[in-house]
Amino acid sequence: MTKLSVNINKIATLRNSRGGNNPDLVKMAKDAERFGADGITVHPRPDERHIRYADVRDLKPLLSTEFNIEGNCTEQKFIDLVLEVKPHQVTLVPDALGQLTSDHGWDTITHKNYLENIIGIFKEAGIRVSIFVDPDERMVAGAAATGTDRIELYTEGYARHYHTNRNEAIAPYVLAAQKAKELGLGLNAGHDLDLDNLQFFATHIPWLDEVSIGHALICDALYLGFENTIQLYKRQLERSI
Ligand SMILES: CC(=O)[C@@H](O)[C@H](O)COP(=O)(O)O
Ligand SMILES: NCC(=O)COP(=O)(O)O
Repeated sequence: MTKLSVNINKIATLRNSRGGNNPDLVKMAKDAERFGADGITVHPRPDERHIRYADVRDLKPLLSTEFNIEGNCTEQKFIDLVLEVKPHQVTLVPDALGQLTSDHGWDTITHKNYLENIIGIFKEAGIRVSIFVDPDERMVAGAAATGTDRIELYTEGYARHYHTNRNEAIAPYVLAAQKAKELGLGLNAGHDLDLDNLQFFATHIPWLDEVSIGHALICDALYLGFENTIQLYKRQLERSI
């Protein structure tokens, strides 16, 4: 079954808004695991506006599920952090400095040499590597040539068009996912997945290894409670089998 990795960036954003330690990020990460999350995702950014580098160090020894660190590997600070913490997975995202949130995948053809080199460094350290890509078969083929273990399909486009025409919205993702499967790449997906659009996505791509979900899940938890929300997301993935 597709694994659910809960992205806890937004919990850190809330904590940082007042200083102090409320909500307690580490406790909430451990509670997320207790409530059924299969993994925890963090996406530290250079300005540390949500997850701080220190949070990443604090979390690693306390987590019992898969730890996924996402971020911009052109920052040496990010590379050093990942190599020090050694998560189960690193997801390389081509963010620009100061970007509000991730908004595009890698051009895996233009940046092939760079990616090949950096992926080799993380793999040498025993860390599984995933790279963030748009649903474009050419970019998936380019990703396979870099030596990455997995790709993460950037799902904002799917989420945006889901309510207009969900069959059209998912079509490029199915093609990209089929290409990934054909080339032996593991497959993750994320960005703006939610309780409405998740099941349809996972049903159409049943070989999906993992989804990472943060913004919508934390918003839902305000109404539905954290434990209940995680269970509801898990149920969407179970129903898609
Ligand atoms: C790669 C990706 O889509 C997510 O990691 C997203 O960037 C989450 O970051 P924010 O919580 O800062 O939007
Ligand atoms: N990799 C995507 C992620 O971690 C969460 O994205 P979002 O659900 O906050 O849009």
